[in-house]
Amino acid sequence: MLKVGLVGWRGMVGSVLMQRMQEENDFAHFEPIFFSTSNAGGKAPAFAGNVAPLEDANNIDALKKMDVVLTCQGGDYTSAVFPKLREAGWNGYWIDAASSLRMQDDAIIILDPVNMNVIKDGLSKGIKNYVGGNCTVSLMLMALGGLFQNNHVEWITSMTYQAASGAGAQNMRELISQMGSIHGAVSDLLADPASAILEIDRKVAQHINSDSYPTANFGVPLGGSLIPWIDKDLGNGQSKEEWKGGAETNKILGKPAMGTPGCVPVDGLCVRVGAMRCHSQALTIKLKQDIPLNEINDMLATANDWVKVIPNERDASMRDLTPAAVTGRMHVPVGRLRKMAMGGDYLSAFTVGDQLLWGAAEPLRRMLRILIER
Ligand SMILES: NC(=O)C1=CN([C@@H]2O[C@H](COP(=O)(O)OP(=O)(O)OC[C@H]3O[C@@H](n4cnc5c(N)ncnc54)[C@H](OP(=O)(O)O)[C@@H]3O)[C@@H](O)[C@H]2O)C=CC1
Ligand SMILES: N[C@@H](CC(=O)OP(=O)(O)O)C(=O)O
Repeated sequence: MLKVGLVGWRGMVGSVLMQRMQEENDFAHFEPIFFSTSNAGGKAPAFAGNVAPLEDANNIDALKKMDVVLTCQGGDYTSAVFPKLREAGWNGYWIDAASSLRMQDDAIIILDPVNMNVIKDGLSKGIKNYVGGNCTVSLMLMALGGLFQNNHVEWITSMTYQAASGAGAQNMRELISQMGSIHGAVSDLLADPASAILEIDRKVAQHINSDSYPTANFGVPLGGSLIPWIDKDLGNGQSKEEWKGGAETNKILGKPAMGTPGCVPVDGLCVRVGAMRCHSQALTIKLKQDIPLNEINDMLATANDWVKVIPNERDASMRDLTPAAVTGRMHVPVGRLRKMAMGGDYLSAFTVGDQLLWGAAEPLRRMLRILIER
């Protein structure tokens, strides 16, 4: 059995991964060794069976004994430990949720329902580093896999509505605190059916912009507002989250790099909204040719086992195509499919996905199974 070192298993992404591994009985197929950056020698979690105490996640000698290291600990950990481990001669497989290694030549971005061919090619070439993609990119590709498989996409713009979870656990808590504090600021007026809505609105606006509104993590209000910037400022008008759309999509699909001949241009605007853990995106897709909508629906629906085409109707869209409906679920709905006013080769789409499942934990879990089943 492969010896698998698990790092970052108690964080938010790691906890979702552990939950999925239990649901899929993964622990029966490898020997888990749990690591910690803060509690070496402590008790390992009980769910994986009778396991040894926690190992020190910064101990290169302990990590070197692993066939596979799977980490959800974050980019700082990867940057600090991964080079040392490789320099120490370790030749095992490194599976990672963090973005640090994604664009390196010796790393594959993993999303097997979309790029199993790229993963298999990497394995046969002896590549040892397998990194989960950016959540928004992975969810877009899970939804639109059918159009890419059939090589119908000329370019895409994506306008995103990204959940608080993408910023981390503390940010999710802050969003809830913000919502609660808005309610608290006007609860007396809300309780009075005769109160004036403009008075409520004035008080809410004042509260959101006051020092008593909790913004320590986001820096600005999210509840009752939105944040039209995610990740670093690249200095050219684009955010790093927006850059990932083009860079990672092309790498995942095994296409030429974004900006070079043969790539599929992907660009757009990334926005944080007050959803908890589902990212949504509105897409404009330029097709290479005018394809009938029923053919597009079939192509999308049959591309993988998780995509679900939602009829472009009011009730179905409002019921099935929302963060509230999709949270904690494995399926990735795509809907609002229609040809746009610009012409038959312009397609609109809207998709929603749980960014902690397909957006983070699931591709890692499945990569481990691919290694186990080789
Ligand atoms: N959040 C997201 O949407 C996505 C995140 N990622 C990547 O995954 C990395 C980890 O993200 P995320 O899971 O959100 O990070 P967390 O902050 O939830 O967890 C990271 C680590 O923090 C330590 N920790 C300290 N205090 C606590 C606590 N109270 N509860 C749980 N863990 C604690 C744990 O390490 P220890 O046990 O060693 O103390 C844990 O493994 C990110 O840095 C990013 O690179 C990737 C895709 C999406
Ligand atoms: N940046 C994403 C979450 C994330 O962790 O992305 P990445 O894995 O590319 O750093 C978001 O804020 O929604």
